[in-house]
Amino acid sequence: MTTTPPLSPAVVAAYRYCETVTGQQARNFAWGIRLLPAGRRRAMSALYAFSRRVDDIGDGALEPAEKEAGLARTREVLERVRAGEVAEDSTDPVAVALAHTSRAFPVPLGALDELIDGVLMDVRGRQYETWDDLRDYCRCVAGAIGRLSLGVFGTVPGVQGAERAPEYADTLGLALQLTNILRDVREDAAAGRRYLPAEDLRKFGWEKGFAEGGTPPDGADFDGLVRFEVRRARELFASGFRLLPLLDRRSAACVAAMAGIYRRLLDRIAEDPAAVLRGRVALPARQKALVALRGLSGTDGRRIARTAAP
Ligand SMILES: CC(C)=CCC/C(C)=C/CC/C(C)=C/COP(=O)(O)OP(=O)(O)O
Repeated sequence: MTTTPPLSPAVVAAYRYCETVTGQQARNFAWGIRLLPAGRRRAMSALYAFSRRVDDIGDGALEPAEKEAGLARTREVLERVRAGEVAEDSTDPVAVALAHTSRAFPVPLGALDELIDGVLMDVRGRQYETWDDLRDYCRCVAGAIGRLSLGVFGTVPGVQGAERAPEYADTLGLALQLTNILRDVREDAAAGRRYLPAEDLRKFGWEKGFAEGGTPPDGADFDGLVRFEVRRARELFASGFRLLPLLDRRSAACVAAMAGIYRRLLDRIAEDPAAVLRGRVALPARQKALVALRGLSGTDGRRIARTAAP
């Protein structure tokens, strides 16, 4: 049996900082992350805090050139982590925690480069013509997070089908991101961002008007458009949930809670598509807690795994 060396006070403090960021900002994902044993929970919080930093640069109020410079700086931090050049007494707790995580778990750090690439697409105002185009973006900003998380979770030793785990983790990330895009359609439109594929908008009579306030033009079938994307997201969930039987109980609970909360969000959007134009659709804390509890008891995980696509 191998023993893990105790963490130095500097690393403990760095992880504590990342756990605080996660507790305060991961309104949905924190429910799942809390279900993990301490080592994996700390590692997930380091990945979350780094990803939050990248995302905040993209979403912030800076000019595009300043955002690009900020992203270049996060890329340098990543390079230093990769090169083993981050000292434990560095003043950047996120770098210290990420460096420790990358030594303790086989996380594919290149996925964080993909995340930066995806946020750069946002900064450069990229729009998407087809689902294939949008999927490339979603792979960078969310599929990559799924593959990184898998590095922390690992798979059950000897489990059949483990080689497909990265593909399923990636697909689950796509499902979450498409749900996120539907939920935030109004907020993104107000910020001049349009993610939904232009060919889908045209199909539902929405050729113009997204950037101007985000309300659908007369004659557009908004409900039809949302339901079309909901169907796509449900297929992605069904496919991505094939990851669950490959994980141990605590990691499966974490994924079932994270994805379960988002899947319920998607159900809400499907019931009332216009709700996303009125405000941000969210689940009450009580319901998130219930999903997390079900994840831990395995009931949701087993049920979801049974309904996962063959
Ligand atoms: C295997 C596995 C764990 C797969 C899932 C991968 C994953 C967590 C992807 C994140 C994608 C996503 C919707 C981020 C939004 O974060 P946000 O902070 O904007 O979310 P919020 O607004 O809902 O709080």
